[in-house]
Amino acid sequence: MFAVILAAVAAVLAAAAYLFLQRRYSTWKRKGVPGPPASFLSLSVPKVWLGQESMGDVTDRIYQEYRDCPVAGTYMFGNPLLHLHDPEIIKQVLIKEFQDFSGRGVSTIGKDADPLASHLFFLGGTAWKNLRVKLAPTFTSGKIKYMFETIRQSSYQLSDYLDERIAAGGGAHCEDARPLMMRLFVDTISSVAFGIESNVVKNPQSEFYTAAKKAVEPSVSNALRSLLAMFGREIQQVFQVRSTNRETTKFFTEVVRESIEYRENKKIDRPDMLNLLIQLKNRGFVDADKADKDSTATRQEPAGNSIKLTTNDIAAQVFVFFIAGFESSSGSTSFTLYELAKQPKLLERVHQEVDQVLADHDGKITYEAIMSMPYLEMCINETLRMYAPLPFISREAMVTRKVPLTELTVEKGTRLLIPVRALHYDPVYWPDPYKYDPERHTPDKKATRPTAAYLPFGDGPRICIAGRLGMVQVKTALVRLLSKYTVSVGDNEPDKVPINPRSFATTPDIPLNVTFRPRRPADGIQKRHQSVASG
Ligand code: HEM
Repeated sequence: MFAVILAAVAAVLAAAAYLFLQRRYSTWKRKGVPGPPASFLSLSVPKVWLGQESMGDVTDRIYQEYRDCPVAGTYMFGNPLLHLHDPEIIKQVLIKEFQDFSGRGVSTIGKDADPLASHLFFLGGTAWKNLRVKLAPTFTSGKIKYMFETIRQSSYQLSDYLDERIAAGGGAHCEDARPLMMRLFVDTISSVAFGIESNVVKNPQSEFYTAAKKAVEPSVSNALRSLLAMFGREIQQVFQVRSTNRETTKFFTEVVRESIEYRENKKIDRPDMLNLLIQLKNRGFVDADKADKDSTATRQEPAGNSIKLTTNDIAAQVFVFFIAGFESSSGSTSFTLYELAKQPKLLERVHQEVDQVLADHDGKITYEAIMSMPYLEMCINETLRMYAPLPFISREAMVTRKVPLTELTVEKGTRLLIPVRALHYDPVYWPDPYKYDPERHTPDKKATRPTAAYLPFGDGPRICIAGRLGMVQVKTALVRLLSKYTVSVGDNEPDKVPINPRSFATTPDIPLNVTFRPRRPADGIQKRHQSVASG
């Protein structure tokens, strides 16, 4: 009898679960939103779960299949996702109607269990808004100018390293540009964030590099963590899945705690990010930069936002600056070098511009000099089109409301996906999209495209908080390298770089082998102190 009751209860529960999921998986059909047929028996997109296809690949595929539909619907872990395809709708969601779509759509298992997850990129609602206002003054152009010397020094360490390798290699050195640039930017960001000289370019064994690599390595477990945080809230909560692995959490929380204690005990006041974050811990706001003309810099602390950061909050922000800072900048620099190495005519034009501008600035790499190189900037912009670090960005509906410019109502909590990479390859906006062509980024050409056809930094109030810093880092590294070296690739490089499907960000699935040769004989033997002295 007991067994019969048990079987009956199990059957009722199974039927209820079936009906619940069936209803969930028919959300878009009921609302008349086009999209691939879905059923929970198909487990949504199992290739993504298994690391065989990235979420960026999915957004690309849906865009290609439903290009002419302003929106399309899919599911992930049973949650409905709305893909926005129409640039005007995207613009409204990101900018004009932002207040109703301000969430990132990421869930976490709480500050205590996952201390590194309460960072700006993940937060939503009021917590995000308050933190964004607090952190914005950290990235004004005044603060970046302050950090510039550190950024420049790291680029000299890189050229010192290459000089040594070139001398040892008899006049040329070939290396995978991606890990090389990852090492450079771990150096830069550990210096800019903590004032710690890790010199990872020379010493790849550094614990900073190991921790940073571990956090972003394209692995099934990292891909699953991100997927669950973005689209699988229920499973994440049940299994208490953290956004980062245990070692990474331990490393960043300890380094930050020790650095803060050291600085406070010794009363050290350094011009770096940690110093600004310590101000947020002790006072709740950062001093505005009086010399800075940015609107964010002169913004006063709003009433009711004097909440102070905790040490763990600081660790979470340092972690996201670290990861976002080195991942996106290293990708942008290595892909630019690789593409220029493949196209000697474009490389020649960059060489000419760099030589001319440096000559106009007494041979010195200054902030003003790197800001006066429009062609180099066009090249980086083209790299960011073809290899946008984030292939899609997300938003969450904060209220139940209509999607702008449509009659479609989405419930509070619905995730919206903006297919950045797919838009960057749409031939309607970008003819011959697989061709690396910096000329697409002249002001005239730009004026002919919808703004949402190009979103490497996102857009609206949630745009990348440190895009300017990222560009300065990338330009400084490229100017240092291309003022000294010429770059080339072998004959068998593929036309199209395959992208790693286990990585959330855009990571090449092949080595980006670039050969560096001195442009002038003296460049191969120049010593660091000489180069620093000459700027
Ligand atoms: C070439 C360099 C970079 C690119 C292409 C890039 C791209 C992006 C994109 C696409 C977003 C999402 C924006 C959106 O949702 O609308 C973002 C957000 C963010 N980025 Fe960057 N990024 C770069 C450099 C950096 C650097 C150097 C840092 C820190 C040191 C950084 C920190 C952040 C943070 C904290 C956010 C979250 C902002 C928020 O949600 O309010 N990024 N970035």
